[in-house]
Amino acid sequence: KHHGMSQSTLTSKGGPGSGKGTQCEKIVAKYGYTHLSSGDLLRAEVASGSERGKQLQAIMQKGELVPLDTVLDMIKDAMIAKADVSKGFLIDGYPREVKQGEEFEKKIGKPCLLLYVDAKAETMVKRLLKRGETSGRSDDNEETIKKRLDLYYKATEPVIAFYEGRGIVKKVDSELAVDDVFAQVSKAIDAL
Ligand SMILES: Cc1cn([C@H]2C[C@H](O)[C@@H](COP(=O)(O)OP(=O)(O)OP(=O)(O)O)O2)c(=O)[nH]c1=O
Ligand SMILES: Nc1nc2c(ncn2[C@@H]2O[C@H](COP(=O)(O)OP(=O)(O)O)[C@@H](O)[C@H]2O)c(=O)[nH]1
Ligand SMILES: [Mg+2]
Repeated sequence: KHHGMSQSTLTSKGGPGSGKGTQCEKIVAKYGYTHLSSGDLLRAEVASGSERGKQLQAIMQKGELVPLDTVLDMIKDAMIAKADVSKGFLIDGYPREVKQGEEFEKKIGKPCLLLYVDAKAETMVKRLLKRGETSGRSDDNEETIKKRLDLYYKATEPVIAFYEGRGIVKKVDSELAVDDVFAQVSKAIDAL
């Protein structure tokens, strides 16, 4: 714990299109946490047109993961910028790999809750293809979705097992309607 922020840090995990972003928005509205979406931070860097943004864009378009230090530094900067005014942080879709989680704990702190937003692969694909009709995201296409799913099962799912050992994982069934998923989410947060 280096910034006094660890006690109130929540994270969400789950495959691409499982509904992390959707649930995080609702958590912010109800509980007032500061939402940090690492994906959004990365996309903002891409949109800035910087040299680094161009490199990130190429990686994300392939469905691969950007170097873990890049993401960690972005999250850390965003947390420091809001540390005084925030009652807590909600970090969306992070960490993506066990090593990234270990680095986060060394530099920032331990999360107190990991929301595991669980949906079937076919559900996620369906949602992402639908989202792709309007999202403008270069990674919401059939080919990249397949790679993201493979990478999710290979690199990201082990992160959940890592935190299960800590007893902070709360799994919610994301096959339901958004509000029914949120009822499960609220229960988990109220129990903190
Ligand atoms: C959080 C994170 C994202 N990324 C990349 C992977 C994705 O291409 C991109 C967008 O991330 P997200 O915005 O988290 O994408 P998402 O909400 O659709 O979730 P998912 O990828 O599970 O669908 O950022 C990393 O490379 N490292 C990270 O630590
Ligand atoms: N039916 C249904 N659709 C959802 C639910 N959550 C998200 N979606 C839709 O699925 C797509 C992906 O959701 P998003 O929150 O972006 O997922 P993320 O990739 O995990 O951040 C969006 O277009 C949502 O509208 C849910 O609980 N039920
Ligand atoms: Mg998202």
